Amino acid sequence: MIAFKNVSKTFRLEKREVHAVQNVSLTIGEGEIFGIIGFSGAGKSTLLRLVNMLERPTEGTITIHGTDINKLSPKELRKRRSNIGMIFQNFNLFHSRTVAGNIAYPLKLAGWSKAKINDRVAELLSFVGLSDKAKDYPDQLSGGQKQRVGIARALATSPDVICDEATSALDPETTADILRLLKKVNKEFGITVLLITHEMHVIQSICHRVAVMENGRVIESGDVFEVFTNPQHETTQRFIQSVQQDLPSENIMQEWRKRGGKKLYRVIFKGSITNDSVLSQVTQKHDVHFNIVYGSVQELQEKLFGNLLISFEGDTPKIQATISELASLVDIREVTDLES
Ligand SMILES: Nc1ncnc2c1ncn2[C@@H]1O[C@H](COP(=O)(O)OP(=O)(O)OP(=O)(O)O)[C@@H](O)[C@H]1O
Repeated sequence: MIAFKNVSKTFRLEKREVHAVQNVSLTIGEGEIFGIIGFSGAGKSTLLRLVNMLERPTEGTITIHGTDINKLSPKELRKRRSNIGMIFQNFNLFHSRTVAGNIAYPLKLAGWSKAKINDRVAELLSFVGLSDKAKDYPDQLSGGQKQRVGIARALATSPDVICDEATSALDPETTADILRLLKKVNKEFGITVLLITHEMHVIQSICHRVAVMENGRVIESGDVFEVFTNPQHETTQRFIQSVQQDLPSENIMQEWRKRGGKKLYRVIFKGSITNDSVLSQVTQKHDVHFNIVYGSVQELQEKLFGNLLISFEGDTPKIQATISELASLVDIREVTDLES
């Protein structure tokens, strides 16, 4: 478990102070994939550097597996650091070492015997699907393969893994591939993964919990399903919109208005109710018709999440009765932000 309690990090420059991390309290549970998302400059990298002990907090405490890391001696700190596997955005491989040599490196530092190192490297190469590349050099590999080496190296001695924008240098298909591999790392070995990203789809595809950072602070955090389906903060909403496209384009809306478009309502279904025919049952009961204008149903953390824009046709009192009844079953609200 990794716990931050009221952690702040201030960089003191010649003429000013930078409050890179401000009063952050977070708990990352054993065996979970925890994502930290934020725009550039939000403080994500600094938070990561505090976990791998490359920076010391100005205030507050960070506990890893019950040990307050501020209280460690330099020697203990080095040992602890070797227990945290780091996966880098730009891979950070030794170009003069082979793939096997890169993976063996942390094991050598940890004093493992040659025989044990060979076995472990073979096991890790097989896990990341690169057994045939053991003798190749990093420059002979694709970006995705390099990141697989990075993941194998991070796993070599580590009970915890942290990732610094692990997929931001990769194309979408390779990104999906690496995210699947990280998920497998977490599932098969129960390894805790802490990752930072500025891409919401990374959070959406593999994280269990998420914290959103802005100006050094955590502005929102929680279970990914909850945060996605009920974002509280405007910045969180912006991140979610980047993967959800819950608003049609202005052209579509103009067309809709031109054709005498009615009032629009956003209806949000969460979990099992998504499978029920709630909309058709309630509208039929009140003798109202509905029209789905835009929307999607997605899977998030193995649960369904529907986000639809609909309009109603029928007598106004009947529409009101329909909306009232729907409001007791799902989230429904009139959409005003699209109206000209
Ligand atoms: N060593 C440092 N000295 C001074 N200021 C720093 C230092 N490291 C980071 N900062 C500042 O702290 C703030 C947070 O930076 P940080 O790199 O943690 O953000 P980030 O969310 O990781 O951004 P990015 O996504 O661009 O990497 C920024 O204003 C940055 O300029």
